[in-house]
Amino acid sequence: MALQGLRVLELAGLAPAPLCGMILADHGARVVRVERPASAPAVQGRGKRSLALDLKQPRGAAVLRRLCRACDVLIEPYRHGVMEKLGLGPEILLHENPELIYARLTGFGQTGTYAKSAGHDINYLALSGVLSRLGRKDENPYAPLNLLADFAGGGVLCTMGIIMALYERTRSSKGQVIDASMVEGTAYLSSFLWKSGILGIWNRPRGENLLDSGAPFYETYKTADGKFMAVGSIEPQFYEQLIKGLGLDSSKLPSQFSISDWPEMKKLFADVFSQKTQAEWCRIFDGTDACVTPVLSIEDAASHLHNKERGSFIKNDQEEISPRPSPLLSRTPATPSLRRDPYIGEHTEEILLEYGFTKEEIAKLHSDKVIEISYPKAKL
Ligand SMILES: C[C@H](CCC[C@H](C)C(=O)SCCNC(=O)CCNC(=O)[C@H](O)C(C)(C)COP(=O)(O)OP(=O)(O)OC[C@H]1O[C@@H](n2cnc3c(N)ncnc32)[C@H](O)[C@@H]1OP(=O)(O)O)[C@H]1CC[C@H]2[C@@H]3[C@H](O)C[C@@H]4C[C@H](O)CC[C@]4(C)[C@H]3C[C@H](O)[C@]12C
Repeated sequence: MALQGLRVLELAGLAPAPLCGMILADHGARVVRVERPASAPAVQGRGKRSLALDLKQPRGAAVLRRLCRACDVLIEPYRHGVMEKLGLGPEILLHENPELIYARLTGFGQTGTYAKSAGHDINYLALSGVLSRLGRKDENPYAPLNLLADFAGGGVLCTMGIIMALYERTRSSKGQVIDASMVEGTAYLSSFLWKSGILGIWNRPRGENLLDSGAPFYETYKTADGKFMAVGSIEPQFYEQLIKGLGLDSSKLPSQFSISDWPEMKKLFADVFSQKTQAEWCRIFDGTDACVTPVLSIEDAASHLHNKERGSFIKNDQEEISPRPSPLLSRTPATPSLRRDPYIGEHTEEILLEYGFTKEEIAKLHSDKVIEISYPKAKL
């Protein structure tokens, strides 16, 4: 795999950092998740090993420093200043390992008025300006779960920063600090909002534009069985196929881009879609260029024919279904672990031995509660 053997330490965070670590693990990196002893079980732990280490104890911080001297990437998900307080700031760790990629994944970044403030996805999305464009006409802006800031602008862009720094290191043999701010990451991936002004597709109030639920041909519609169809027939040649599939006569309808007629067109489309089940609409639109697809539930997506044909979802040894890594690399594809996520501290001993700690050192750290060792529950 592309990242085979890369050594990564992921300090336990809430959502963005675990995704970053999982992407690296899926592509072959040896990711160690450093957890607070007796903390809540993590999610997105696929392919990782768990080390339970109390960083608040000086000897715990010393253990992490020693691990960082022998690893390629450190991912830290805490607000600005926490690592410095622990004596684990970039100056120290990069001095001891000049090749270290020190990724700092935060909401507001390492500087600025909010740098030390708590926050969550919705706060970062709001500060980026993007949240102001999300939501239907006459409704409050709404955050699409915690996908845009936490994961897209946070976990994914931080991963991209790590890969770029690793690539640069092949030339310079030097590491560096990555300041991954979710506010900036969200804005950056949404550059289209800023750079598409000349297209005139955002110049109306929220919820009245082409792509923000204003247009009848870029919308979801309820079907007779209470499910939904997604319509994205933007181009005239695709729109014509939508009209045909709906059994309407375009010569008797307003022009597609007659914005003042969009509300009425929406009502007409909603009425037509409500007359058939989702399966019936799929039989009409599947295989056409009408850009009409079923809105699949999280549970149903894995079993949809197209997704099954591509193996887009995988099942682990606990029968848990989750998305397969993407994108697919032709020669060195990711082969994600199908084992369950690790228990907290499940691999503490194994990891410390691997990084050169002696059994006596480990026993002392354990008896002094600097580390926690937990063994998988035996299967009865
Ligand atoms: C599933 C829910 C989360 C959904 C995603 C959510 C929508 C997000 O947006 S996540 C993104 C959050 N933001 C960031 O990641 C940006 C950067 N990080 C931060 O800004 C902050 O970390 C923070 C604001 C997220 C949290 O601030 P906090 O003060 O808690 O922490 P920090 O200031 O960063 O300092 C860390 C301190 O921890 C010490 N530390 C770290 N590692 C160790 C270690 N190994 N050993 C010892 N000590 C360690 C470090 O020294 C710092 O100490 P100091 O503060 O003294 O300096 C989930 C959201 C909420 C969850 C629920 C909640 O937590 C309550 C329950 C808890 C229970 O345990 C489990 C069930 C919960 C219901 C829990 C369930 C889910 O996880 C949540 C709902």
